[in-house]
Amino acid sequence: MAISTTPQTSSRVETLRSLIQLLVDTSEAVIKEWEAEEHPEHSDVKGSPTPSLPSHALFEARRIMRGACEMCIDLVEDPRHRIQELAETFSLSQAFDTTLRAGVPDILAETSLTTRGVPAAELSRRTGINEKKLVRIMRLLCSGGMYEEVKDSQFTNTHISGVFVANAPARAIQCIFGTQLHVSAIAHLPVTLLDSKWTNATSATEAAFHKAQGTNKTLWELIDQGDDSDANVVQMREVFAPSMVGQGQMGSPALLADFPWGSLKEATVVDVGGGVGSMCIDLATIFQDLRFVIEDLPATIEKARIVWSTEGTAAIETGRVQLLAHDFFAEQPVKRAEVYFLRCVLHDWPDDDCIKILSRLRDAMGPESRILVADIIVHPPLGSKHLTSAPAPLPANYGRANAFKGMRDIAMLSMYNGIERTPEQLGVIADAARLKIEKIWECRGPFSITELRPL
Ligand SMILES: C[S@@+](CC[C@H](N)C(=O)[O-])C[C@H]1O[C@@H](n2cnc3c(N)ncnc32)[C@H](O)[C@@H]1O
Repeated sequence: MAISTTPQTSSRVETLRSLIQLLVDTSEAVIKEWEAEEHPEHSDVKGSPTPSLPSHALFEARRIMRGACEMCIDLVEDPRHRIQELAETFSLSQAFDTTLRAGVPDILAETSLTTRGVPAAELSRRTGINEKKLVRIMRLLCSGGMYEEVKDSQFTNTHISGVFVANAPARAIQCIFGTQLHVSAIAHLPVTLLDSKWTNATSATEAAFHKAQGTNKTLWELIDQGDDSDANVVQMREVFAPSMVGQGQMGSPALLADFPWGSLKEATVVDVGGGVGSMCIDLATIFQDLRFVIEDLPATIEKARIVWSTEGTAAIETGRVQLLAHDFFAEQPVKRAEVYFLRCVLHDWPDDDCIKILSRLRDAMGPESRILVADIIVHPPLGSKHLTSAPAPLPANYGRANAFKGMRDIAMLSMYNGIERTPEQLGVIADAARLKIEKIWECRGPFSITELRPL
């Protein structure tokens, strides 16, 4: 028989009332922001420096609202229905992946200009997906807010699917999580964690990905030197670099606005494991005095040359941007740079490897050098002294507003035995590499910047 863990009625009532009050208060803050956006000339609300970024007040109101809405649902919903829905969200992500690959957002955007909604028959003709099956997929996604059914079996984009219209980089980062290599790694997580040998493995070559693929190579080794006859490897090699441009656009515009890059003046930023340098493209455009060295494995640097030949030929010709094939486990060739920047790098690696990567940078640092780590910072439910806490009765980490961070953490675990770290976990690896956390620059999004200085 199931044990009842339902809280006391008086405590539930109090929690529900407090949550509703939070929703009332934050909706007023959101309305004020919307009105300010409409009439910027009459507003005392300070706008955002980057158009795609919310103001600080709107960002805060959104995350409180999201946490409070979901906590209300948890409180009032039948738990048997709630758990089934949560446990089966995999169907939602696969359904969305199907429509992205089929180009549904672009088709809806083209055709909805003239008609109100695209009939399923037309969508089926354009995508090649069986009409009746497509209607079921679209209806599930309508329940998730991704599309809208405006007439019987006629669909339009919403502002959510609208993000993907004519936006190849955004599609690329979403599609990465639907590739065979990713999906099979996550699907193998239960058998990996329940296997008495694999569960204790900490190496970057003994994760669920390796159990699924039967390989002892990291994804990076496969991308850099893997078998050209393996279609899954070839697909990943093609899509990974553009996906990182998409990751920048989707997850981290705040990294540009919420760290004082301008104060660095003519500093050299070494983008370690920088991919094609998508962060540097944005930084170089906004902060004209900064100089850049983008380092990555040879195959990725070759891709970077192609990207920079269209994005920044002049910067390459003048030497303001240098592209360098470099293995970050080897001695760092650029000494005493003002900034060593790592975006979405440490989360790919277990602690021992991160300590090696950071130690190579520590050896190269001068007295004015700093390391900036741009990764998702996991906020523990009981809070962290480094991070802003949510108002009660939300847990300190804003509850479900932070769920995405945990999902990415599990993706990193499945692929690499990697980890999205809490500030405290980052502090441990920093200490082992003779570094300390100077400051966490909390940014308006899932990613933040942690500044490390020599101990
Ligand atoms: C998740 S991507 C992040 C790319 C980039 N920092 C960004 O945010 O767009 C991780 C990068 O680390 C690079 N990488 C993996 N192993 C490496 C190594 N041993 N030395 C240098 N780069 C490496 C990969 O090629 C990949 O470009």
